Amino acid sequence: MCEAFKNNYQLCEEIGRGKFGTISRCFHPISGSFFACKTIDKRPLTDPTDRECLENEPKIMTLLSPHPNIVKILDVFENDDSLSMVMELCEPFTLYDKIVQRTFSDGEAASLMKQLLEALSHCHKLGVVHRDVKPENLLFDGRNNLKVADFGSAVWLPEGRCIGGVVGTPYYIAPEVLMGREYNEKVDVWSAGVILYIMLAGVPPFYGESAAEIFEAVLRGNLRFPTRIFRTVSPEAKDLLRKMICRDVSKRFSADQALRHPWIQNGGESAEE
Ligand SMILES: Nc1ncnc2c1ncn2[C@@H]1O[C@H](COP(=O)(O)OP(=O)(O)OP(=O)(O)O)[C@@H](O)[C@H]1O
Repeated sequence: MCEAFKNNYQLCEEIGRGKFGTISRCFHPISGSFFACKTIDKRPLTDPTDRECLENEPKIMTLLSPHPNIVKILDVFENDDSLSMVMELCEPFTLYDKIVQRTFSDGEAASLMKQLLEALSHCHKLGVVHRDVKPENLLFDGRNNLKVADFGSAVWLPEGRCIGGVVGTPYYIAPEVLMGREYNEKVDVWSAGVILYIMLAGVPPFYGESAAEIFEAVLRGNLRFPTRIFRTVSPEAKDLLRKMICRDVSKRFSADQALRHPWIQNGGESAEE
């Protein structure tokens, strides 16, 4: 941990752990406020791609801050051994904790999806692709506002450019990523569509017992709305799902198009209601 960090903050208890980082609560005596601090030990990271992601995360978060639906970064401290990012402190649960408990009404799902799409639209306008949009990376502040976190896999793509490389999490990964093709920011819209499906149905659209089976299901890409599960879901919600979880990237909605969809605009209410 850098001396400069210790001069400004007091490290408190651990609140989360990821592949590379440890997230702790920290106290800033000057402001009397608590923040979250993600600390990454750089020493075991010998792979150049891992190193690059590590360097990118604070840069990308700084580029995106401030946005009401993206975790704000406030300070970065770095030395040869470690990197520490001080961020706004979110609640101790993620969207994952909520979706394993229950399904969401159209209204609740539309409100959360709108916030996620606002964040993605902001990222995509600035050329940032998150590449790991999943419920575990969606946090909440004390007012229940959704906050996109973990830009550890994000990349900056100049306008109109594509990128390669398999990055993402099985249930949420877009088929073009799995096929090893070049891809663009629309991979985030696919993942957001999968999240919307799970919020409404309580089950993922592409299921398998192992990562390999999930990948096969994603590649087959048969989007189904079983009547038993989707009985209570509006046709407008299904229409948006088809446009977000669309295999043809050129036809798949952008985050902005999804934001303009009537289901999002009407807060999950059907037009005739
Ligand atoms: N700003 C924050 N406020 C509160 N909790 C947080 C914050 N950031 C992260 N966490 C907690 O720490 C966990 C891990 O954070 P994060 O996903 O950023 O770490 P990571 O090392 O990048 O993980 P991954 O293995 O997914 O790449 C989150 O799921 C969350 O529970």
